Amino acid sequence: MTMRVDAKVVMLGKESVGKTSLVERYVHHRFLVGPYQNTIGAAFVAKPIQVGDKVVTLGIWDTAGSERYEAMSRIYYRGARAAIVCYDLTDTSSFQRAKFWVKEVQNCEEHCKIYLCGTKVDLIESDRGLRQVDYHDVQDFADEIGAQHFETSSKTGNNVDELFQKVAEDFNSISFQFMTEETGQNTCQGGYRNEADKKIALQPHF
Ligand SMILES: Nc1nc2c(ncn2[C@@H]2O[C@H](COP(=O)(O)OP(=O)(O)OP(=O)(O)O)[C@@H](O)[C@H]2O)c(=O)[nH]1
Repeated sequence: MTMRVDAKVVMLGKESVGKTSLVERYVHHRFLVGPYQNTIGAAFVAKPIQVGDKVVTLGIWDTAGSERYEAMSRIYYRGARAAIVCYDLTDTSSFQRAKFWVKEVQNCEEHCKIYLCGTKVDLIESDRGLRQVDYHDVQDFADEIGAQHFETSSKTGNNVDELFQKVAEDFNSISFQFMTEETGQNTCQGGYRNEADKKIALQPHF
């Protein structure tokens, strides 16, 4: 079965920050336990989401965080309308890496909205001493770059639906804005700049 994708969303961030777990929680409502398996290349999943009286289908690309796949991850944010840039609240270096991805996206995709996502908040809730990334520091950075900021747990589901809902709502209101302000047509339709981008983005991978 094929599904029409409205908005391309890309998950970015250092390896093991929990990108795949976020997608698993959001799409399949589950948290996989067991040995950590790193993503190779990227994985794609589409999910329809209700926004008011409309349905927006998000096409989510879950990229590999390993620096080995950095060049490949760049391919996946091409034409993206939203980038969920993840960092692990218990790992300072992952926030540095998140800043790297923010710069990349800002430089290459001017129409891509950025969402900063601090993961594994359940760990902090059970032991505050584990927090290595300060909420207010990230909020200041988010304000500076005009991004939304969430702290989530894929283990408990805390704030995960809210994050993706916000992505879909923002996409919907931006495309509505284009529709009313520009030509009277929805210029964001498909979430891609042109057919070539669409073909690249929808090719099955791995
Ligand atoms: N406690 C807790 N552990 C988490 C959470 N999210 C992910 N993890 C764990 O963190 C590890 C890495 O999670 P992944 O979702 O595979 O991370 P990833 O960012 O997709 O990793 P790459 O594929 O290497 O880029 C796994 O052992 C997960 O179980 C969370 O919200 N809470």
